[in-house]
Amino acid sequence: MEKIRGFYIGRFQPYHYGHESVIKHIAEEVDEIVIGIGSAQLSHSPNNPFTAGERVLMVTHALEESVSLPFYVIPIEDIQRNALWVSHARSISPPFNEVYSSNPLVVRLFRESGTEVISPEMYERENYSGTEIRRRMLAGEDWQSLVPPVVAGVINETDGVRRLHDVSGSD
Ligand SMILES: Nc1ncnc2c1ncn2[C@@H]1O[C@H](COP(=O)(O)OP(=O)(O)OP(=O)(O)O)[C@@H](O)[C@H]1O
Ligand SMILES: NC(=O)c1ccc[n+]([C@@H]2O[C@H](COP(=O)(O)O)[C@@H](O)[C@H]2O)c1
Repeated sequence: MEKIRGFYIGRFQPYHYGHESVIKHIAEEVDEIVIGIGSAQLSHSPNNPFTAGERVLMVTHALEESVSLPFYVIPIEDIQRNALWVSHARSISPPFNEVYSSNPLVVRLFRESGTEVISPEMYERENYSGTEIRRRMLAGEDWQSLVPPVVAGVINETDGVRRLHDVSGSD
């Protein structure tokens, strides 16, 4: 029988427990998971401090601990033409049948291409968002409790909080 592969795309700047709640939901519905690391070309900026490679490590280590299904982590660069983006993403990803996203543009582009899209519930969005985690990093507040320990490990190994300060022009 054909395997059902679910595709979940995000920037993961950084990966957090909100993402993990979505992944656990996806894992109940599919045979394999494809994670797209979006905006792979971006790093070293206030909204996108981490490189694609660092985000691959965060997601891979986090899923090794939380998911027992096969999964694939694929960096995907942005392109200038939204109308071609679905083909672009499909061209570098393992084949997938279902998409999981709450991003309105992603939802529209995939639905227009005839792909089934599921938008999972938000999990405590006021705390579990990349924006809030980066704010806390800059403010010197607790951010570690919002991400799996292995993700905090990747960020600390690469001195990620210091980098975020540097690229944000703060100290
Ligand atoms: N707390 C959450 N619960 C459920 N889904 C979430 C949560 N936070 C983000 N998502 C979803 O995960 C996907 C990837 O999100 P993304 O990597 O941009 O994280 P983000 O926290 O929204 O980041 P940022 O605040 O930097 O924009 C999107 O579909 C987004 O809606
Ligand atoms: N034209 C494009 O390159 C295009 C279109 C739609 C989504 N995307 C990317 O998909 C990702 C969506 O993730 P978020 O839901 O985290 O915003 C982002 O990295 C976004 O840049 C890119």
